[in-house]
Amino acid sequence: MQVTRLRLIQATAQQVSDAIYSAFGIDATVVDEDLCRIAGTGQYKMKVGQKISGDKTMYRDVLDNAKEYIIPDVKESHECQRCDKFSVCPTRAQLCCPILSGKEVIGVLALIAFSSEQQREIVDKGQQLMNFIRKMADLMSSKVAEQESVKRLIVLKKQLETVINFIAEGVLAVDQTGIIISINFTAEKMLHVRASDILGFHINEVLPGSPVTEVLRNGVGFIDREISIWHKGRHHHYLFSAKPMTVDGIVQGVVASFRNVNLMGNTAAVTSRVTMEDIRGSSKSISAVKFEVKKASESMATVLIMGESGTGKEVLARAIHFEGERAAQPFIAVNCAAIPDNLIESELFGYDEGSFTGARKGGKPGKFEMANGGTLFLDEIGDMPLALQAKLLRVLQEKVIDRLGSTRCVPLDIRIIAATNRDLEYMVQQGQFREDLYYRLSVFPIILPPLRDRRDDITELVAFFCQKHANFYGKKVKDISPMAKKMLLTYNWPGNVRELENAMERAVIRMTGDVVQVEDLPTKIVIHKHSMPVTDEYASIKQALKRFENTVEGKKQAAESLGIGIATLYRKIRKYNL
Ligand SMILES: Nc1ncnc2c1ncn2[C@@H]1O[C@H](COP(=O)(O)OP(=O)(O)OP(=O)(O)O)[C@@H](O)[C@H]1O
Repeated sequence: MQVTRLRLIQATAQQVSDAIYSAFGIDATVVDEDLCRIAGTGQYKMKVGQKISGDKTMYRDVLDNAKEYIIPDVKESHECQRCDKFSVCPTRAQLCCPILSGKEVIGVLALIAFSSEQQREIVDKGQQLMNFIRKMADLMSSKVAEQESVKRLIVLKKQLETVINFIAEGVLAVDQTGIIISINFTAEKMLHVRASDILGFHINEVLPGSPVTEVLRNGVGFIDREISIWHKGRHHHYLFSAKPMTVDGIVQGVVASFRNVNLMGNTAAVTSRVTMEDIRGSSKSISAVKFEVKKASESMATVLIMGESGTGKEVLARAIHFEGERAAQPFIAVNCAAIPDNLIESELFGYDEGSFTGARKGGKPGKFEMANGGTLFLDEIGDMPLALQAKLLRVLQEKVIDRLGSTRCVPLDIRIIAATNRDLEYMVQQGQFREDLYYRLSVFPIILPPLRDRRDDITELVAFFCQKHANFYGKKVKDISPMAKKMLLTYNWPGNVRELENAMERAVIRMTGDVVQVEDLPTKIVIHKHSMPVTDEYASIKQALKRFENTVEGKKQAAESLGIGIATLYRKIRKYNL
């Protein structure tokens, strides 16, 4: 049976009836749209929950026609004479008022006189009483509306919970003060916490060092930032994304999602597919690189990609894998710089059960085994400890591995792609990198030039990242102002493509119209040495000085935010007399 809307507020209806009886000494009753009595005083109290029979009752009339009735004498009333129960009706007088929800009648509130005193009250104060019970009927209908919106919110909350619990990534949300208001199952598992233990706590108490408070402060979100968080006595590496929740332009909270980077290499490494089309740019040098990538993908040779940080080495490695014959096999990425030396061996080669204290039951396969049949991408190979370089060389030569604590050898059929932003040749000369390993790895070397040496790619990359982030943030980017374009084209991009992508993401978030303006760009791009217009420089420095404290430390922070040295900042302060 469907619950009628009035039944949602049965307790309130009873309170209203009792209040009417106490105030006027007249019995009251409330009937819902199914003609079921949901509240009543006096003899009606016993009949709550019972249905009123008969098709021609006054209640039916009120429900159908939304009419109010004041009946001072039932026996003389035409309306009452039409009623099925007229001959047995014990009532002397009565007042009926529809309970409305908009234009719809959802019930009836009635005052009933059984005694001659009660009848006299109705005769004397009929209109006055009607005004009063109309207000009581309004009160009940607003209570119904309130209950219904609470119910809608509960359903919405349930739907949202189902969605976030369905997601394989950890998700948590905080309010505008940083208090955790929601967390999904995956996040509970990843953080080894129960929702009930952390809901209501500040994010910094649960995940000190998480970038969530930073997003609350500046209202700028980000995607896939690799971060390390101290939690439950150890560092956890996550690929973290965060987005501010804004209402009328004011940050009301932040929702964050994160996945394990898995000590080395991230889980995205296993899934995210990249092809030649994803390598953007058409400058001469990137075209030559793409040609090399294509050739490398057609062979099984070990590839060594060299380039500064953020130039796109991992993008190339994935393209080589996914364009090649092994595209359907795993691509496993390992960041050799991100794992402590004492863990790197077990992460790479795996271990057998009981091989050391704390070893997992059943052992654990290493990245080599996980990549078997596919590609192992050894990022930041220059950071691999010397002792391990020897073991890696042996694996590459013998094409077998043995887990720690095991005598069993696993044959390997694996393609290796290594990458580095360090000068390996120089490291070899310094005795920091094994010469034999260097030669073994650099069978097919690819050099990825920094962005400042392929400026022809900037325009295309800017347009690409603008579009990508505009889609993500649901914004529209029509153009980039000529001045902003000039800044982007003349900046030196020490952080390469990654820095450019971050700058464009930030610009998309900050922009208010549909054209990216200079003020949407990071300060250090706007005031870089060569192209900085003097007026902008003055304004930016003034703004940065205002933002930080007037102390030596504050000046240091200001210089850092401007991307200039502290000495330069002091020079500029003198120059502009600030
Ligand atoms: N040619 C490109 N086209 C499109 N996106 C690119 C290109 N090059 C780099 N990117 C993007 O720039 C960011 C950095 O790229 P990537 O991680 O491959 O650089 P990297 O050289 O491996 O950096 P690191 O040395 O720090 O590991 C990524 O978001 C990547 O998608």
